[in-house]
Amino acid sequence: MTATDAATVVTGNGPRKILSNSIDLKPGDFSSIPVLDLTLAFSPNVADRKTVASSLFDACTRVGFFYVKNHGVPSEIISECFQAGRDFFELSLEEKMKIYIKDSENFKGYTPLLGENTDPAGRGDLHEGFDIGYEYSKEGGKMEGVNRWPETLPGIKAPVSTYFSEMVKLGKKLFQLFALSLDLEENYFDDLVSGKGGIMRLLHYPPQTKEGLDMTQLGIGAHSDYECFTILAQQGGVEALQVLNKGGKWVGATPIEGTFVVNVGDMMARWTNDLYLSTIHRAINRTGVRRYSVPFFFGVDYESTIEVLESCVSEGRPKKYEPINAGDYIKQRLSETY
Ligand SMILES: N=C(N)NCCCC[C@H](N)C(=O)O
Ligand SMILES: O=C(O)CCC(=O)C(=O)O
Ligand SMILES: [Fe+2]
Repeated sequence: MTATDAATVVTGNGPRKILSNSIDLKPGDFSSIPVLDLTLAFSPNVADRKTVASSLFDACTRVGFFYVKNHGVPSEIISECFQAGRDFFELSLEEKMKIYIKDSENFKGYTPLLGENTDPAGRGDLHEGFDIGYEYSKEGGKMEGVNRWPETLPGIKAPVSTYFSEMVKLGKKLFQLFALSLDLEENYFDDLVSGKGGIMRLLHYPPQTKEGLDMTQLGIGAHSDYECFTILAQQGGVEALQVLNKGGKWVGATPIEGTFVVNVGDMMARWTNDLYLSTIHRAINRTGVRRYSVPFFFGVDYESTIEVLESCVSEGRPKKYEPINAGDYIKQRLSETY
């Protein structure tokens, strides 16, 4: 792929130079994950916001992963959500299985150890999870569904919901940066992202040093995410997440205090005609201590249509994908997972 391939894009107004045309595209060519400082993303000055968008363009076209710092989410809200996760996973298996994810039409609730499968050998993933989405009042179409909270631990609802709202706020901000980075109006995605599209999970990866555990087993097998992008909070000091570069090397996404890891998902890759990379990653916890993480998979509202953005189509990059409905796409992907 050449720089000109992305540098000049065809828009509704004819060919136009994309924002970051000075940056050569080097998909997958990374040995570390960039850190974006979001301070200027909150500046009243659009030129400042475009500076951040330009770094985001580089990160998305070259790596598909980046950290964000100075993101504005209060640290207590994050630590209270992690505490909720620790409390939840301490419940008995019997209690957790009362809200088994497979008993839900819309993929909400508990996934036991080995209950999710990214392993081609079919062994299942060595993590347990608790999935929630937007708090609907009734079971509905597409992905809409009520959240299923553990009856014996009502105290986790407030901190988890607060964290969810913070993620929606940050996610909307990131969508605006994505828009700027693609040379679109800053509010291009706003009407499609009410905050109803997205899933958050509490995850627990037991350490894999215990006797009897197969050391070839992964905490989560190599995969890409499904939604537009993921905002991941990792427990400090516990290495586990790894990201695959084009040389086939796994690059560690070491936790950095005060940051989230953000990665592009398959829906955004599709929307951008694969200009933005939905990069393969996995997690394995060999640290000897329990690891907790909280991914938030953010996307557009499920009734939206995802059609390749014109600004991502050029002579060197013909349109690869047909339009799809966001909810159908996610539901299909999730059905393949469980
Ligand atoms: N075990 C499997 N297959 N995991 C696949 C990755 C999880 C993706 C995530 N639930 C998402 O919605 O993006
Ligand atoms: O726990 C992590 O670090 C990554 C989780 C993840 O990749 C996922 O849930 O899709
Ligand atoms: Fe993932």
